[in-house]
Amino acid sequence: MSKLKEKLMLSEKGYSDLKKAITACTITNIVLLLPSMVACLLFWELLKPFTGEAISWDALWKLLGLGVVAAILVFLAAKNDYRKTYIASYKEASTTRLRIAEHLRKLPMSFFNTKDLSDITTNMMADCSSMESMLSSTIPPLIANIISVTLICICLAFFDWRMALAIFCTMPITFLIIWCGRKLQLRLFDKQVDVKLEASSQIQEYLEGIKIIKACGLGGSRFSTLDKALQAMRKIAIRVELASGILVQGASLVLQAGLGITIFIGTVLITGGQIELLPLLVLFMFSTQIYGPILAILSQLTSLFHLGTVTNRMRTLLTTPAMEGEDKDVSKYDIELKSVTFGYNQDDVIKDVSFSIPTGSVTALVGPSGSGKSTISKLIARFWDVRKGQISIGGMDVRTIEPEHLMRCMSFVFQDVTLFNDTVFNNIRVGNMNATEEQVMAAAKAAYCNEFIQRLPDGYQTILGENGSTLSGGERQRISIARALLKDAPIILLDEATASLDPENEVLIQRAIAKLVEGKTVIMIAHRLRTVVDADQILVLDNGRLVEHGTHDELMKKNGLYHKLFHIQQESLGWAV
Ligand SMILES: Nc1ncnc2c1ncn2[C@@H]1O[C@H](COP(=O)(O)OP(=O)(O)OP(=O)(O)O)[C@@H](O)[C@H]1O
Repeated sequence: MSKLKEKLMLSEKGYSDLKKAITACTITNIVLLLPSMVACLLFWELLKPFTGEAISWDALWKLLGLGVVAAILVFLAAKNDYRKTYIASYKEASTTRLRIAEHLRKLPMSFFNTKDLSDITTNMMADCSSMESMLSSTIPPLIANIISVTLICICLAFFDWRMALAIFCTMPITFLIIWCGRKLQLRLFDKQVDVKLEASSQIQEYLEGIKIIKACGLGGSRFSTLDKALQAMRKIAIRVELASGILVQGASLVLQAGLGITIFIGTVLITGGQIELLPLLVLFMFSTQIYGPILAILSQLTSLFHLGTVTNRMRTLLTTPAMEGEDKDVSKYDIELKSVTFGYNQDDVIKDVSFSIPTGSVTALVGPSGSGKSTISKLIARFWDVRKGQISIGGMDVRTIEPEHLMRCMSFVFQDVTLFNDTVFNNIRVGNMNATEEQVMAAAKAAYCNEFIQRLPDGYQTILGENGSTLSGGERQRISIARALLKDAPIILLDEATASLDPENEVLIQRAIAKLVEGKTVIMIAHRLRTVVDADQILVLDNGRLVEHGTHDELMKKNGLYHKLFHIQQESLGWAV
């Protein structure tokens, strides 16, 4: 049983609930035998005239009473069984989904680099649902059926071992058939999981790219790719059903051949005078009922074979090591990079970079596209851990600080702002979940959001829709600045937020940023060099290396890459289309 706990990755509560569910199912199965036993006894009583005995009406009334009691017991047992299996399994699946969500939060970004979003969604939804149905409709009934069939087998053996042998003689062959088909089923099921993943990733891509599909007239070709993925899903689903159908039906045929053997042995025994007619008829009646639970075991076993495929993916996710660190509070905010090297894959994109950023200063990261500016800011925030070298904040290696503690001292303003499908108010409060209404409003005003929020249908209570699709680029960025203002973190990471905005929005955002960075340690990634001329230091990156650093004036005098980039941009400012 504890192996099952490990295999299903159950919580302590889930494991104890599973044991209770198995007990409840077993009780239901045993109680369910009562009506059959009453029916057999009734049958026996009604057949008495054929053996020259008289029917006892007293016994018939008693059996009727027993039947009513059996029906009540069946109802109570089934109710208890439902509560213990279904409700407990829904609770456990929801606990597992939360466990996955909680764990995902702690994983390094490198994990998301290698995993498809639809894969993780499948983990959280489909795999947890499969686990839910294993916990409710497969494992407890399977174990309960095994227990009750064994009990019946023992009772029958006491009653007449020869007939018991006849009833169960085909059972080993049926299990052998299911066991031999296991490999084929597993192979098909693994394939089905891959095909389903491919289809869900195609659907996601189709929906996400719907704008581009319309704009570029890609409807036909994209649709046929999606169509192929869905057709593949249909084909494999039919093959999986066909394989398990053939196996279970084949096994069930063999099993029910036992009925013929039972009748044959019964006839032999009665003609040899070795069994009475009434017990024989009752045994015949019982044997027709015993195959039901055995058939249920067969189909539950085939579902159980898939358990590995379902749980292996969940296990991979839940056992991926989280980023570790101590709950240290950062109290000094100077940043230092010592010989830092890093790569997302095998190739290094940051190569032996060293620099330091004093507390309260403004540092600009500049350089050609792909030179590694964003990567450096993400390494400082410990979205990834460095490959070689060290990054420290306030003298502490960031790898020794628990990521959520580290995040408390940093605010981000990125170009791609993520907004949640929630109210504007709650979207701003993301910056500080303990902020009061007044503080949220004050941050919104300081970030020049108040005016456009008041124009929304329900003001601060307007729901923004998925990823704030109803707001303009400038409005989204001002909300992200309001969040950062509310967080009031001592270190600010800015990915040039005004890169693609109209002049009016740009002025508002520059003013909001000016308020945000007052007295803070600021690292800004700048694409337009005229925005960094006042920075305390400018770090120039090229192909992952730090090639120049200094103030604007110093770098202009050096006549190097910065000087060249600055002049190219100045010239382009004069261009007109
Ligand atoms: N998640 C990722 N996985 C793999 N490679 C990545 C990833 N993010 C960035 N890179 C690669 O790392 C290199 C540096 O990228 P980075 O985004 O840091 O450059 P950047 O200077 O900020 O570029 P830009 O100015 O265009 O935003 C690039 O070659 C890029 O293709």
